[in-house]
Amino acid sequence: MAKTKIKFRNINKSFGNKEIIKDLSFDIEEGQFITILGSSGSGKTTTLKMVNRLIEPNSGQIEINDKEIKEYDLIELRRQIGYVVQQIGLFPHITIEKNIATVPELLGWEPEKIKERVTELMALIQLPYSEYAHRYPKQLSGGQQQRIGVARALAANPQIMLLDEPFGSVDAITRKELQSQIKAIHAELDSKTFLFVTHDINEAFLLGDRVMIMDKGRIEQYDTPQNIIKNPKGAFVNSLLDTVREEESLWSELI
Ligand SMILES: Nc1ncnc2c1ncn2[C@@H]1O[C@H](COP(=O)(O)OP(=O)(O)OP(=O)(O)O)[C@@H](O)[C@H]1O
Repeated sequence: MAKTKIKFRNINKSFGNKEIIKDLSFDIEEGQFITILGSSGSGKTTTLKMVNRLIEPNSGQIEINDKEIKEYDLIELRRQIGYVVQQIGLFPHITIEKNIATVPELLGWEPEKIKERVTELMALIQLPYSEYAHRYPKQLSGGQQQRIGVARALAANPQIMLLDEPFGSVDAITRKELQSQIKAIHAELDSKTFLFVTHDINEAFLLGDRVMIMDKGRIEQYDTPQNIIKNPKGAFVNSLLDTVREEESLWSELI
């Protein structure tokens, strides 16, 4: 039986007197690619940031590997978790190689081991070491920088990857390429659990083994893309699927 990697139990989170996350409970199995889909302000980022304790819930429990995250040393916890956001945040004054090597260097890895790891990751994201390692971030396109952000997050071999709208700021064609790459990267890596936030329904359904659809701080449906399409639950999920159907009919009208 698959192992539960991340468990949320009755999580509540308010900012001031505004309740943002309401009694949220779910399980994520090890090795799955989970997409979190929802409208703006539905609590997707807040949910993600509670996994690596950038945000603390007001009540409830979060477990990783059956242990409450509060019981881990914070540095030890974050070492197990890679984090990629839309504003990549590469360091502009150091090379791509150094950017990817940031965490391994902090961890005191041997230089040879670091170079080996950087080379391996650059091959994985299809930006070969020989061509790109010694460039600076501004010498790369936005999409390439985003891939470096993914490699940097993977550098210390985390078990969990949190990706918050990582492709939000790139053009549609690059976005498509990045989507197929991230799926391939996940498939190549053994049993890594990915949580990927997006408000793009096509992206969520294309990438997710399971899609978690959120509205107003609650889960509306959490299932495989196939099951959601076959059996959408509730008004919000139906209205999301309608937007795709409307786009399809617009296209067919135009042809
Ligand atoms: N630090 C904070 N202080 C106060 N309010 C916050 C804070 N962080 C988030 N919020 C509020 O919580 C709500 C949910 O925010 P969150 O970023 O989780 O939404 P989201 O679903 O990721 O939205 P988006 O797709 O727009 O990024 C929003 O109304 C936001 O304004």
